[in-house]
Amino acid sequence: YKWPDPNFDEIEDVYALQQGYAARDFAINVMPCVEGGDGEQHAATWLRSSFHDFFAYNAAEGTGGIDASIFFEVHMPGNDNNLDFNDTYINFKPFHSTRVSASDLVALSVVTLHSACGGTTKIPYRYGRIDADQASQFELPSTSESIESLKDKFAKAGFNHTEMIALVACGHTLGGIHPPGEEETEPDDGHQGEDETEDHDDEEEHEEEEEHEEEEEHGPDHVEIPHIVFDSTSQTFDNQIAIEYLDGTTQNPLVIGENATTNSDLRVFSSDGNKTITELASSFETFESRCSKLFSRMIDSVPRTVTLSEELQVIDLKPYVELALDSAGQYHFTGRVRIRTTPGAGIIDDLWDFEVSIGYADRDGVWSNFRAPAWYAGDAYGLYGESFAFFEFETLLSSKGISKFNIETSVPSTGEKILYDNEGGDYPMEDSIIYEKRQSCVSRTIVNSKRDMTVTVAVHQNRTSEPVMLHFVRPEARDGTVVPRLRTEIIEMEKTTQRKGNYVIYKTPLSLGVNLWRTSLDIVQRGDNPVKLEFLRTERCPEVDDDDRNA
Ligand code: HEM
Repeated sequence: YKWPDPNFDEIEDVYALQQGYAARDFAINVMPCVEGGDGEQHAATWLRSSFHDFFAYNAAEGTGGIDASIFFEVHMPGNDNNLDFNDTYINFKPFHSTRVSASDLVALSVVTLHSACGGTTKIPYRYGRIDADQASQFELPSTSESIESLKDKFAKAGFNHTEMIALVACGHTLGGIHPPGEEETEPDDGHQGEDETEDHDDEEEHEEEEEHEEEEEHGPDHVEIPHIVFDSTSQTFDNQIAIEYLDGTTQNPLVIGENATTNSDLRVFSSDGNKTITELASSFETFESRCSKLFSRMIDSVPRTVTLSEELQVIDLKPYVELALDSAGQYHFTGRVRIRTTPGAGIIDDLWDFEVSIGYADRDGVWSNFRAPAWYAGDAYGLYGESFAFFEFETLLSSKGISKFNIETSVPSTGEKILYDNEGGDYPMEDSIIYEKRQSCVSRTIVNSKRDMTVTVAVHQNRTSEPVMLHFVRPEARDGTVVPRLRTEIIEMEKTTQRKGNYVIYKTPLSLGVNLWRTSLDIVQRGDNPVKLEFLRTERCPEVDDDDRNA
């Protein structure tokens, strides 16, 4: 692994840093696996969304499969205007970008919820899926279908009779049915994801905002009625679904329903004389390992035109750095080093006997004698017991800037030191164009249904002859789906008369949709020494606290 790796770093972060300090928090809606305050068990919804996305797979033709087309299909028969699937995308939205497709998030959701709900056999995660831009043509399984017809449909998707029985049991270990009577409100015109009417100071926290978005898409009258669950441990990934089916205690509404026509789980489980379901009931381990394999095949069912990556392996040591200029034009070099601490696989034995420091070289490549010490700041957690420690540093640089850095770890008690130099080339650092993150934040205030941001960069005075271009990824609401289209706008940045030390400030004002502000941008300058600051993520401005406001 050589840092930075544009095609890998973002997905690796989303995958690895599921919870904890400086985490990306993809797992936030499924850890714990239980029903949330909104009455929805997101883990179950995510799994069902993924299954329905997958089910358009045509194994023989190599079409369909996991491509996020589900988010165009919420109104099709079998999905029945199930707006929970929209909620699934709303959970994913903060992670969807030009670097991480919605369909890679659908696949990741299965791995994440599996781990969150107690699954222990690691499902390998591969990425590289490409999103569909329309609904697929296919039929979902229905509870009133004959077993032959169900077998045909699963066979088309590449799963034989035994695999079908197991996959249904693996799926229905979570969640249940929403009884009739629950009203799913129809969204107005499918033009979702953006609120045009609000005009107020929006100061919600991350999660509250998600809820707020959900409300917009459901309408305020949406009421969730509790599940009728498939087994007595509907919030745990286990084989209770099979055990209870066999011992006669099952309350599974698709087994004991009054209308035999719609008892599809009974029809499926009994269709081989209970052979498969008996195997699954025999031990948690059998259930576990078979479900992991089947889920793995399900999420890796992708169109023939897609090439998936190798299994994602988390990185042992990864830097996250920033360069900022203060008003006097002095460089502040700050950041974090993430170090893997997973028991048995990490590179730290004892956090309290471990030190990290950063060395750096100036613009001319001359190394400083000083190494900036980094201090332990907190832990983050991944899936299946993965863990990381973050070390943070902050230092001022000389007026000669920076071109590269390295990272040294040491164990004081033994004197052992390891120098990480990015596979020999050191970690590159750009100082000729600096992204002014704080000045570029997205306003919390909504004016005329928009949020403003002013992309601001500082360009070294020796570099101002070539134009500085902003490649801004604008998420656009579109009809028929909650998933915005990500369209890149290329804009020449305006050179201002403002300066900071040896730097000239460039700006581009932008106006963003209320709920369409989470995105990314690149800053590009061509010429003899091209510069590209890639995948800078937009951030909301810090909240003004009451003391400041009252002052
Ligand atoms: C014969 C094939 C299948 C049929 C007929 C079927 C049917 C259903 C039905 C009617 C519901 C209740 C939906 C609701 O009321 O909200 C449901 C829920 C669910 N299904 Fe299936 N299903 C099948 C296969 C699968 C498979 C293969 C998976 C996953 C691998 C799966 C995962 C789920 C999950 C997790 C839920 C619970 C959703 C929640 O609690 O919100 N299903 N299924």
